[in-house]
Amino acid sequence: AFFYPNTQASLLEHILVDTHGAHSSGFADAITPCTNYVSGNQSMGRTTAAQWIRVAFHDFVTADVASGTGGLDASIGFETLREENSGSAFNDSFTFFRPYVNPVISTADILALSVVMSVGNCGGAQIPFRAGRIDATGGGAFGVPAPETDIPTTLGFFSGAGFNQVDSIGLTACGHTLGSVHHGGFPTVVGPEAVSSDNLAGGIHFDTTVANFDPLVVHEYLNGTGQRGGPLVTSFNVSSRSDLRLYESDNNLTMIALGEQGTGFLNTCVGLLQRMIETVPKSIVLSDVVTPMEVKPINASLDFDSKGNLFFSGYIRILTPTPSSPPSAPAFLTIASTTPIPLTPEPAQGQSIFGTTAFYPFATKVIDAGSFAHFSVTGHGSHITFPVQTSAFVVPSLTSVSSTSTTILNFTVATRSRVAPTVKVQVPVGQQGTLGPAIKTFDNVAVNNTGRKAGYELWAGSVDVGALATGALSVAILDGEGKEVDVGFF
Ligand code: HEM
Repeated sequence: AFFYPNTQASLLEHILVDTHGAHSSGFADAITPCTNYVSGNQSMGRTTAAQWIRVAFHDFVTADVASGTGGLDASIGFETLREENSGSAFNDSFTFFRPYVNPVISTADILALSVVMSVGNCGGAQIPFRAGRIDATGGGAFGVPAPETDIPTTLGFFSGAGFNQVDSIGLTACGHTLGSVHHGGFPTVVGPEAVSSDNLAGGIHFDTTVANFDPLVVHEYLNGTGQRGGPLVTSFNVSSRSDLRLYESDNNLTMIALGEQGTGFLNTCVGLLQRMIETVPKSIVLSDVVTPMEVKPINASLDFDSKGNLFFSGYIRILTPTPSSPPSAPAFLTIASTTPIPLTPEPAQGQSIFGTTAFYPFATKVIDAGSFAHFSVTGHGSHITFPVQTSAFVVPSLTSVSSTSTTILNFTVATRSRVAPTVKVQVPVGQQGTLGPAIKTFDNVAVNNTGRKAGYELWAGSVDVGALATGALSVAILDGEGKEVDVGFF
């Protein structure tokens, strides 16, 4: 299949942009509405959007930027039994993230993306998202501040992760605009009186708008109104007032400055939270920013029909930035230099904070694979050309996955060359100690020639994973240098 601009960016862009309606990835359902709690009863008093941000904070803050270790690496998944990681947020989040993790999307990337989406979909500004984080294979350092941690220790933890005092106060205020402190998990901060039939975990909000990423927490703290900064300011237990101690550690100068920013606070949070999610081990090079694509080919793949003809099919997604004006003009698909094919959108559209998406299905016979090196989409004021390669491809209709006691993959790849291809299969599977999957790799999978179709040799193979796949697996055809020629996700 063909992915634009590349496999990883294409799959992550799908989660970021296809949030509601047609072809949604389902990821944003967890935080829709932003008061939602996806991991249990709505009367728990918990909110998923807030949990995701807290999980990322706990993963990040134990980074040691001087030595280039830790940060956003999903090591938090191995650290859930530590006292400093009290609460259900960590396992709740990783359980929800699990099916989205695959050979090109790490748990750490999903965790970073979850912050971007909680903030961006719940009233905050858009945090630029880069991909490429690699998951840790075990727990990392200790060092998450707790409600009773003293100021030098707290600032020491933040400073190890590269955040000075002003940054730390800002980042904490940004984080504490969403969510609550719960009696269940933090009884020394919030007393049992917070528990009620519609607030079973006994959550007390940080500000009056628990599910809005807004500057209110700063103003309520400064003005002594509403939640007055929340339980970590007002706790009955003086030693649990960590936010009060932190905010007062520079005589409230930073909080006053944040208050004076008005809605500019949201941009301050973008800067701080982007730095937080981009704190990664030094060996990692993050990708370019994953941006919403206005014209995006989706599931664009070569395949054979029942008569053995070569077909090219998929969808063109057109994103119109203004949610109120869905695309109406016609669009055309041109393959190589043949006649343009008119495209008709499906009736169902998608909606997101980036605009409205319309999906134009296509399926067209490829007469001469040898001259098919690109296709183009014309319409909506643009003409965009996308490259393709046809030397080899994973055949979707001849590939299947079954999961009973173990996951079994049966695949077919097609090559124009008569030489048996090199095939690599990667599968996300469960691992000990964390709910974040590990990736199991099968190199050089044996293939057998099963005949010819439309000028291609067919090669079949199979893999018994020996475990259950937790998400999509990948089948890749590699060239002589080990470079990926084509990949399919199943
Ligand atoms: C001195 C620093 C900090 C301390 C001591 C602290 C402590 C806490 C505690 C005790 C809770 C309650 C958790 C629960 O009951 O489920 C909490 C919630 C939360 N924290 Fe912090 N925090 C700090 C900084 C931060 C930072 C920097 C962020 C993010 C940038 C953050 C994000 C959150 C969020 C979003 C929640 C709400 C979670 C929910 O509603 O489930 N915190 N924090």
